[in-house]
Amino acid sequence: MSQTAKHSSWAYSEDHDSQDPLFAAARVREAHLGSQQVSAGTASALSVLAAASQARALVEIGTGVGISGVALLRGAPQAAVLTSIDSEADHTSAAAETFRAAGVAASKTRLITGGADQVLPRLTAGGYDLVFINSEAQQVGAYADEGLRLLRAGGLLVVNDALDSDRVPKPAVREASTQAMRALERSVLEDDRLVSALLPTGTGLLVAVRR
Ligand SMILES: C[S@@+](CC[C@H](N)C(=O)[O-])C[C@H]1O[C@@H](n2cnc3c(N)ncnc32)[C@H](O)[C@@H]1O
Repeated sequence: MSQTAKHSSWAYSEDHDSQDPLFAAARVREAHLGSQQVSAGTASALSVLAAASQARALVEIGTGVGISGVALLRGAPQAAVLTSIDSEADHTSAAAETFRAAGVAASKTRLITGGADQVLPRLTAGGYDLVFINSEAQQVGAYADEGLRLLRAGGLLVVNDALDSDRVPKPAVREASTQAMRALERSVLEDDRLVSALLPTGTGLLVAVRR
């Protein structure tokens, strides 16, 4: 397949479920806060991953305006609870608004304002079915280690922006964020506990199941 055809297919897939009015409203909040939410394609993929894994206890690092959180809860079973962490209080408030607008009951989310490095060590080891990481790339390795500690056997680790805005495949790019994503991909591949895939959805989704 030519590069142009591949690009069209990718763009078409990204629009698979992009008509949701929730996105438009959240994009306004996003523009005010300077936070970048997941793409429509990534949101669909998150819903499917949460549904397929039947995740009841979920952790998210990087709540942002709440789009990824809504997507995860849409796919997850009725009884699911999402623990979502963000260091910025105004992002947590914007996300609470997005959850309300999406009809998510307050009891289904535990929104924590704080640095992930402080909060993650306080969460129960082996107590979670799915961990989604969507915050600063330089810390992704440390957060993935913590995420694996939190996952039960069969649990799912999902990392957004795993292609670092399309920089990962370009060998000449040596940005710290790019290097961090490459190192994470390598360590996931070398970890015998994990079965993984790197999906080109959105800005790249690294998905790994803990055996
Ligand atoms: C790309 S945005 C998340 C977008 C969100 N997942 C969505 O789809 O709406 C990244 C978020 O990570 C948060 N963040 C950055 N560093 C953090 C840290 N050390 N601990 C927790 N959150 C952090 C930022 O405040 C920002 O809201």
